[in-house]
Amino acid sequence: MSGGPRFRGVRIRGLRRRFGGVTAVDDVDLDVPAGAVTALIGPNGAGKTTLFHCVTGLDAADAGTVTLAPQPDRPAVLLSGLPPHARARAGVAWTFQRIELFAGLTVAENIRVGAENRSGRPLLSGLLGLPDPRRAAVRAVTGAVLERLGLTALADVSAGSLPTGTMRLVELGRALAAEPTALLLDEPASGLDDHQIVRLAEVLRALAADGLAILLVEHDIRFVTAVADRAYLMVAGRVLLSGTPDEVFASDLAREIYIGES
Ligand SMILES: Nc1ncnc2c1ncn2[C@@H]1O[C@H](COP(=O)(O)OP(=O)(O)OP(=O)(O)O)[C@@H](O)[C@H]1O
Repeated sequence: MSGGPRFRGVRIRGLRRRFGGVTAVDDVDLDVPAGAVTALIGPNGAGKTTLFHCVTGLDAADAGTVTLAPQPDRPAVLLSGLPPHARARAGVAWTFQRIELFAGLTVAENIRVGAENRSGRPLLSGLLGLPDPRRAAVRAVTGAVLERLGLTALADVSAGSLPTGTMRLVELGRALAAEPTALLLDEPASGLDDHQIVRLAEVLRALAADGLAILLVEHDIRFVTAVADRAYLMVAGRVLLSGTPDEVFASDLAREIYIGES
């Protein structure tokens, strides 16, 4: 039996989440493969953020499964039922719509927090610079992430003093420093100018090319078209269409939803 290459990435099956009478996520199947950027699009209230939170563990699904599987050297992990920190440990990293940086720390220190979280090293001892065998590894990862995102020159700048677009990059850096298998981004292009959007798209394309599984929830049509390999259109809790961004945005349904927005 050949069966082809095994799926790697996040696999969502039969996901459902109800809030009282509202079914925010209604029996959704969705694959977020390694090596690609997957976009989840749809109108306000479609259920995108709820789905996102059911993958991170910040919300609990009523039914269905979320699996992270399989890295060559690691067995598949059933994420459903695990708390967020355990999902992070398993290899999922995410950023939120609202920027949540440590404003009083420098860019490098913020990114280091991500690396410390992953290595399991106590945060405080890390920030105080106490001896730790994992310290060199944390420093190396921090340096590599700064470099990758073009933030090296800003390493010692206070994060709170940065413009929004740069803060979003630092947040991305903090997520990447955990060396995730899957990266989930909730509206990463919001608040960015055109130049920053192009740059972010380039960075995400490069990360996907390196094998990361990327899922983004996004409203910006140009950004989705530039960055995503596949788009899923969600309406009223259900995925109604999927395909390349061009295919999905060209559909009658998407044109109806996004009319006047492009
Ligand atoms: N904690 C909650 N309690 C009750 N209803 C909720 C809760 N969270 C979301 N909902 C409802 O679930 C539905 C989906 O909301 P959700 O925020 O997931 O949509 P969305 O696609 O992310 O929208 P947006 O693009 O505006 O962020 C909406 O009807 C919303 O009112």
